[in-house]
Amino acid sequence: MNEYVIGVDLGTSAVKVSAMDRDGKIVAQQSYGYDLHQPHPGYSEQDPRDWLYGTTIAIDRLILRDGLKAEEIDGISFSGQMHGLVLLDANGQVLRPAMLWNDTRTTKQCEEIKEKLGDKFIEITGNRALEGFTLPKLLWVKENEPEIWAKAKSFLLPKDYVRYVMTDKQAIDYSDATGTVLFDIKKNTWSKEICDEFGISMSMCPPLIRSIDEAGTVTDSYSMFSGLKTTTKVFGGGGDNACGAVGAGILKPNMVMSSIGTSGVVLKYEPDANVNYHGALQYECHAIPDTYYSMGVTLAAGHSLNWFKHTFAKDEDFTAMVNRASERPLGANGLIFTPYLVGERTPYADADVRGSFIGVDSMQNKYDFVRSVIEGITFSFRDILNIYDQHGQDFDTVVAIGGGAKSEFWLQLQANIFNKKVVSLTNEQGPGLGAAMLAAVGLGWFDSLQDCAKKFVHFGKTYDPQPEIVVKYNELYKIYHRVYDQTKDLSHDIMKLRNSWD
Ligand SMILES: Nc1ncnc2c1ncn2[C@@H]1O[C@H](COP(=O)(O)OP(=O)(O)O)[C@@H](O)[C@H]1O
Ligand SMILES: O=C(CO)[C@@H](O)[C@H](O)COP(=O)(O)O
Repeated sequence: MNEYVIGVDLGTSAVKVSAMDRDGKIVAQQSYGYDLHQPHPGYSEQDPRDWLYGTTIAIDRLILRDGLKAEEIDGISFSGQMHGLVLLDANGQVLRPAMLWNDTRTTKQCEEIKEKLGDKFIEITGNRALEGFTLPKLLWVKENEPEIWAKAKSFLLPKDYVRYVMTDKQAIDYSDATGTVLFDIKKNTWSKEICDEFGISMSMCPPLIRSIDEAGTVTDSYSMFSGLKTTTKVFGGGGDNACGAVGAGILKPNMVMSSIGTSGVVLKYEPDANVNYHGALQYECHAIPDTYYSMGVTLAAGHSLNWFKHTFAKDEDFTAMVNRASERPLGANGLIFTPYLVGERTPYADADVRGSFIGVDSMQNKYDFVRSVIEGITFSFRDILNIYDQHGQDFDTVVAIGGGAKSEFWLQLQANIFNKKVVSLTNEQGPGLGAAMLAAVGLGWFDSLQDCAKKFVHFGKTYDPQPEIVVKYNELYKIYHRVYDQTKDLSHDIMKLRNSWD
């Protein structure tokens, strides 16, 4: 009999499920897309039931279309978009649409947190209070939707909600718990001090589990709904960046990961909780037990390209559009794009800044615009790499994952803009692969994630920086880097005006 694990990658644009065998071979993959709702500036929501249906349909297709036998699926685990607030009532029913990681309506609540706890907040949580995180979202609901707050009995993060429906057990894993900023990173538990300070009952915080821990088995009702067997074990899983790092083999400090998904991430493995970036970078528990990672986040990385395609090139596919952009000259005929479409997180924690195209010229065509979007996103990663430089952190290899890593042109561009060696995976599904690895280790197929990585993680092509192009991008980056300071006041004034018209 065959034995498989399934990694569920609950992304922002779609859920992707990958079935893997004991040799780390991907035997089948399916995905299912869902919508993002942005009813007002700064709002970003999804319906948790869309995640559930999407995941169930994708798993169903593994069984019905790809011929996977349900009894051969030994374990399932998850990688989930982080921070999103799923609020539940006493019966475990969803009370309102989930407020996502890129929802930035909570600036007021973040300011209150800073005023009340100042640097102590960073000491406890390892992070600044930023709009995308879960605690400010809880406070927003408490303040703005008191009738919903009165019914709220617990909260979960996106992948934990799907796991809860599968197993009927509520839990949050440590890697995602840090991203709530209700978690004490040194004591490794929910922070009573923060809960007390902000009037959040500790009973709202679900039990904590490790990413490789068994959270339960598939319930009878989910088995009927999905076609899975009740013998399939369900493991904790982790935040998508922790899982991406596991799937990308970022298991030691000399490597970093770059991820171009809806968001963009530069992530570094950290062996303990003591490195202090003073909140300039996020600090999170890893999915590898008792280790950590730091990261900087571009809120709209793939999202910027997706927005451009959706708005101006709807009928083209990504590959064709990006290939045509690669034929345009370096620097897109003088066009520079900043990717602040939904505000920004790193290095500028600014919910109200918005993106710009600088240098629009009548000799540019649509593909210059696509090229400048791709270059601008990659420059924003360089802004994050600068923070690591400033803290004396050195590394030689960047492992690239996410939808953006499907493009060879973009991989080479990353090497040239970062001036580092960039390595791809043979399959760009880093987070899904990481999730499957958590199930494989949870089942006892391997003693550790490091052992599992030897079988499951396969590096692909290496892209070396090209010195003459590096020099040109260095010059262009210097101009890119000035755009934020020179446009932020304009952005803020426009935002004020929009809000006054709303
Ligand atoms: N062929 C491609 N070439 C370059 N970029 C791509 C390609 N396909 C998708 N992308 C980018 O990847 C993004 C989706 O990445 P993904 O990792 O699947 O996101 P998420 O996990 O947030 O759902 C798209 O929004 C798009 O910007
Ligand atoms: O907010 C963060 C990390 O802090 C994001 O990275 C989300 O976790 C979304 O991930 P993708 O859907 O882009 O993979």
